[in-house]
Amino acid sequence: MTGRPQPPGSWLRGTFLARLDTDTRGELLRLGTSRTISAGASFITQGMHGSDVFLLRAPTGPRAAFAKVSGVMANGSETLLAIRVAGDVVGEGAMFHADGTRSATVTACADIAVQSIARDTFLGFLSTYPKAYFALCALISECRDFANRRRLDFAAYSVKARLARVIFELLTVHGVPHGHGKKLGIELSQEELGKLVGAKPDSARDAMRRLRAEGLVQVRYRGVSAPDLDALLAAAEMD
Ligand SMILES: Nc1ncnc2c1ncn2[C@@H]1O[C@@H]2COP(=O)(O)O[C@H]2[C@H]1O
Repeated sequence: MTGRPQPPGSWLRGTFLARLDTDTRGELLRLGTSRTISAGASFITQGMHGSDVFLLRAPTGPRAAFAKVSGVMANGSETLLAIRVAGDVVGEGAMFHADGTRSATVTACADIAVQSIARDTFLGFLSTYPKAYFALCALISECRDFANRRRLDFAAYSVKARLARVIFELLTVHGVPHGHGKKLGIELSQEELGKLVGAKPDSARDAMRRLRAEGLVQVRYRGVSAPDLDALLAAAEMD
């Protein structure tokens, strides 16, 4: 659960665009076409075929640009797999899959500009800029590590500790300074946080109530903050 290096320029740290040097990033940003996706709209659908890769660009409204990656099971149950923010790339999965099937659904959580790049164009870019290819590999590997941690947490910890652990990790990666602690720069409901750790809505609400009662997290209209990250980490490691 360590922090990521500070980004060059204005791209959020740890994102694909932040990992590229200025020239390479400039080349990438020239590719494809840009469009706005409205909050709540899905632009990648699980199970569908697709070949474009999408770069999440700037917000087109006041809210931070981010998107949810979710998976839906045949029985209708939905799990939140990951959060992607401006500067990240999504849709690279189908580019590598032999049959081009989308592995998950990606939904905009705020009005965001998205740049879609055709598969062959993106592959051409990666072969011209090997450092970008390695940056993409590192990102995919980190996504796998995040997913593995959720799976390990599920086997080892209570809902309360799982929530403390994922909130700590999200604050470490996406948090902005807030008093002596940090605030999540993206808006996630308690139910969505619960879905990230495989908790049912009632259990997630109950566990969040306990974290709030212990003063470990504060929740204000989908904004989650932690006044003391060390205390949250201690709660995240005990169960
Ligand atoms: N566990 C995950 N973590 C982060 N991103 C994911 C995860 N699973 C799927 N995705 C993204 O969601 C996209 C769904 O379509 P693709 O399979 O083309 O590419 C996938 C990735 O970009």
